[in-house]
Amino acid sequence: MQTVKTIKALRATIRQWRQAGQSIAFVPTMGNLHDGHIKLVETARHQADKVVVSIFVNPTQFGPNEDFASYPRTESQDQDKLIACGADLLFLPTVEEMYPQPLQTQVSVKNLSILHCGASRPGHFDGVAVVVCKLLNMVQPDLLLLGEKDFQQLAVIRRMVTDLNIPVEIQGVPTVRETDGLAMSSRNGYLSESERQVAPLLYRSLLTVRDAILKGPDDYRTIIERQAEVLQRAGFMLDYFQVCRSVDLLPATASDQNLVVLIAAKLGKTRLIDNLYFSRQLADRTEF
Ligand SMILES: Nc1ncnc2c1ncn2[C@@H]1O[C@H](COP(=O)(O)OP(=O)(O)OP(=O)(O)O)[C@@H](O)[C@H]1O
Ligand SMILES: CC(C)(CO)[C@@H](O)C(=O)[O-]
Ligand code: BAL
Repeated sequence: MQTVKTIKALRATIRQWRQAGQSIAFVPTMGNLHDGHIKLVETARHQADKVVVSIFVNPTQFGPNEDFASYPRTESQDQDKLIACGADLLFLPTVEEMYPQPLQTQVSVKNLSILHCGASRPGHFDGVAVVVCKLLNMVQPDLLLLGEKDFQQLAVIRRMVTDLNIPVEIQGVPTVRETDGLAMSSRNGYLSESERQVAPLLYRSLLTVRDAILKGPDDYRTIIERQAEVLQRAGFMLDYFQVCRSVDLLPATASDQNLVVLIAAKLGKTRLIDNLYFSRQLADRTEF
């Protein structure tokens, strides 16, 4: 695997591959790689001749009181993992390389970006959109792979790509979980031992909500309130917990069929997110 730090070197390698007629898949990350990221790379390898991975802790998506400075940076271990899973090129730019001057340009997917995580992290999705837009312009991949763990991020980027006619296909990759159900995340490393024991309750609550919706007859609000209480008693500080329509992430009504339960909660100082999507239409025929 080749590692490059400049846009010029990245483009030079990609140009050679393109001249040889090779297809390219791209996996953007913030590093501190775990099996969720590796699953994205492995999925990418099956779909394209070459796999490009970026590691960039993007300052524009962090709020002033968030963990930009302390976000785990583990480049050398990350490089080993990427070599082992067969990535072809690692793009590892500095902040100066990505943002040589203050941006005058905004990329903002309006409605989606102010909901849920966007409400508690103002400006977060504008930062995500602009950096992903820049990375797509640099790599110009055929395929972009993103994790479904960040369900709202996936929706925001899908919409940006559609609205701006960016010529890339997007593939969402199902969330990789620890054996106890906790969604893998770099921020899990912030959890104390006792918080780590409690953390899987987040996913169990999503499953309980889904099962209760499918079973009926309680309304969404009653179901969510019941589970919210369970989580609060276990020590979670809920940020949002809502049954939404998977199409636009707005609150679901009783007639909506394709649903996603979205949750974000703090456990101590660690903010965790998770989600579960399902179809009420398929419920009669599908074993969950
Ligand atoms: N458990 C997971 N399963 C599948 N994809 C994942 C998982 N965790 C992260 N990803 C995906 O990996 C890509 C890079 O994510 P990122 O580097 O932010 O990792 P992260 O573990 O989600 O970190 P954070 O704790 O900051 O949310 C994103 O597309 C994200 O959705
Ligand atoms: C997509 C992304 C790499 C943009 O910085 C980041 O938000 C992430 O890791 O999910
Ligand atoms: N995986 C989302 C990146 C962030 O929380 O900033």
